[in-house]
Amino acid sequence: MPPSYCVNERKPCVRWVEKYFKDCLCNLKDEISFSFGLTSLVFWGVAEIPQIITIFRTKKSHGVSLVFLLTWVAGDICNLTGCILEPATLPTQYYTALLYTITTIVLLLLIVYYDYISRWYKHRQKVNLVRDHEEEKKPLKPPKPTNKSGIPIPNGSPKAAPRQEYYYMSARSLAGSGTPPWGIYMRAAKSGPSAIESIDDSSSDDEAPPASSNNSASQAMPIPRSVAGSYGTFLAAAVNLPLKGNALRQGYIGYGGRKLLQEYEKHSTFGQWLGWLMAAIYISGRVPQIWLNIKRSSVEGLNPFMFVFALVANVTYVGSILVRTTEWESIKANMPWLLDAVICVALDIFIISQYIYYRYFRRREAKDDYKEAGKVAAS
Ligand SMILES: NC(=[NH2+])NCCC[C@H](N)C(=O)O
Repeated sequence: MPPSYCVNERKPCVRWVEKYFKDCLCNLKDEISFSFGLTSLVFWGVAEIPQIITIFRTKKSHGVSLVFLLTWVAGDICNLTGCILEPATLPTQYYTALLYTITTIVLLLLIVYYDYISRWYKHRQKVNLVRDHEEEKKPLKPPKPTNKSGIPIPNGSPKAAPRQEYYYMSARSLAGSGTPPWGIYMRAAKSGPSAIESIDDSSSDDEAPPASSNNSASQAMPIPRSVAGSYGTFLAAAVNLPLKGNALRQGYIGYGGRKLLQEYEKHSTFGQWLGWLMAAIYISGRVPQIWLNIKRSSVEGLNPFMFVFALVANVTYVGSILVRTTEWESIKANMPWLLDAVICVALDIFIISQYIYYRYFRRREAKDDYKEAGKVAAS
């Protein structure tokens, strides 16, 4: 049975923290560090919720870069494994990593749903609708080769427009009316992608790629493999890591309290490598988001609170590490985590500034230009 006290102090300190976080708070510094860690955990827990709500409301995910989120997941996997292997990391760092891996997976699932599954489903519905219309247009009886049984079209030349005539006959015979329905006539005159669009006006979906031809009716829109592949990876990781984490942690520490390790702490080279890899992935992951904002000259669909919360979470994360210990050995071992968080804070300040610029200043500039143009036109 493991002892239920902090090893350095040889007494139980804050019991619930020991019990649930496997951490040892025996002085004010520990407590402040833990509070920072907990704040970071809470902010990371809610950071992605604003973006989830935005996507849910607009049913579009065009504002957030998919590559950025995929780098988050890749970084999260390195981070989780690194935290498990590197004894100098705090328990709150591990729990935070676990939490944001889960929230990012939820966010990505939502994007995959709206960008791929829902689009593919809408596309299939459109294709089916076109096929139904094609079927409706087909005559019940095939026309006779001679023109005798058909209803003559005024000034119509059957040779010049054989398809039209074919259509006139079948529609009249089916509807028993002298005039073909206008809308259907218009649709029949079109073909290919534009025809598909004109049928389904209700979904003003400009994202759905048009059908290339009528016989694509049974073809599903492909879901990119890269997305599907990374999905499997992170789901597997999410399921397996906590269990493996505990096992590894037990193996490393011998009992729940990680502080024990701080006495005869050995650093894990592999854990360090994973930490550096994680930092590189997280930092470079912001670039696609910054680039997307520049490319679109807009931040529409992007929720700035995701970055505001991430900023607070990263600042408190750094605080939790630095308040706990000022020993160089420990800081050095935590360097990838510290550096990553600091650089991400800087990049998030940049993204938030982009948001303010595109949202407020660019808009005002556009309005002024519009007014100016109006004045010129009036004079
Ligand atoms: N899936 C996540 N939210 N991961 C957290 C990434 C933490 C990293 N410091 C960053 O700000 O990018």
